[in-house]
Amino acid sequence: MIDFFIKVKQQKAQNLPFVLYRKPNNIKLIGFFQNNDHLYFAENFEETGFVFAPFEGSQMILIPRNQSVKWETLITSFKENEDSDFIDSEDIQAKEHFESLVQKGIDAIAKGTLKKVVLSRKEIVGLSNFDLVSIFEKLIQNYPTAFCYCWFHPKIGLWMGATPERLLKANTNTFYTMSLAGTQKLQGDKEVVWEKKEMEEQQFVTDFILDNLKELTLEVSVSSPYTAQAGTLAHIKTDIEGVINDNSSLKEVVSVLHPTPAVCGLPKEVAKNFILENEGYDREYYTGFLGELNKEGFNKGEIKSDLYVNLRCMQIKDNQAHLYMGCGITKDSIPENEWRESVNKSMTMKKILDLK
Ligand SMILES: C=C(O[C@H]1C=CC=C(C(=O)O)[C@@H]1O)C(=O)O
Repeated sequence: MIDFFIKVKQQKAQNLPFVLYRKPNNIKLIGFFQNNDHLYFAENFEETGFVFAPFEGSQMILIPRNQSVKWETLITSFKENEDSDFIDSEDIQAKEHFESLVQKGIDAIAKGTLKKVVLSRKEIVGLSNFDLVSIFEKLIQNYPTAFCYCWFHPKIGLWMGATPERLLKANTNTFYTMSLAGTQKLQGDKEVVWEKKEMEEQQFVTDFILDNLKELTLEVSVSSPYTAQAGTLAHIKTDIEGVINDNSSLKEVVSVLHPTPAVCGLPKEVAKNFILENEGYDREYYTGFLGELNKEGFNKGEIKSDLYVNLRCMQIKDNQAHLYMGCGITKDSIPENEWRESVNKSMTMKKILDLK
């Protein structure tokens, strides 16, 4: 692990692109270190490497497998989780601004143009010092069930996150995806009970995925919704798996799924336009997706992709962290509760940072 992090520090000092990641419930830490600073793009989903795609637009950045070296190490040191219950001072202006955005969303839903829209905000916090390696170590220690990553490109910037949402796992022609929505803060051992609003919001996501994958897939099986833990939060989750038709491509499946109603809304295009017109900031790579593209499996001829939605993430810029968080809005949303939910989501990153 020490050598691995020395390699990370050298790569960063040389200003060369890299990605470090650890999959959910896994002790393997993987790094792709690009050997030049070129900005490569994945164009047709037939490339091999690590992809990093924005919420909007089609420019998916690729760290190509054949232009990088891959390192792997096992996470051997497990520190005790420092469960610092971070208390934040409330930014009244940001609260009012977000609540009025949520109200706009509720009004649009009441008019019938939308069924669900995911509205988000960005918060900038000052860092007292930022040591990439120690923050990333804290990230992987604190969120063992998340996909944890640190991605850097000198022409784009530095992003980190611990996401609970898988977009798609594909092994040659089989696929797995999930429907994730509804959020509440875990309170010790207290049983998690879901309200109708959250159950309905999550069902929208499941229905959307099933309806839209129908043409491209077969033998689809669906689990019952269940409670899944993500750090100190709980969500409702449904597992969906099946087979991709012989005449359908990975590109088609991803373009149906992204952006899911867990990060965009329904109907997809109306919700996306509402977000672009009303959120008032650029999401960039937040709610985009990232992960392994067309990796060769152990068995001959096996090709695997494993993509995640970029949630509970931040961008580090000039000694500041830009944190991103959003909430699914439906007709029953209450603006103040959505604000509180966004504050809870911001804690995922705040807990691991040394804040000013
Ligand atoms: C958009 C986010 O979360 C999504 C995923 C799970 C639960 C969500 C919710 O309860 O609103 C969101 O749809 C975010 O964390 O920024």
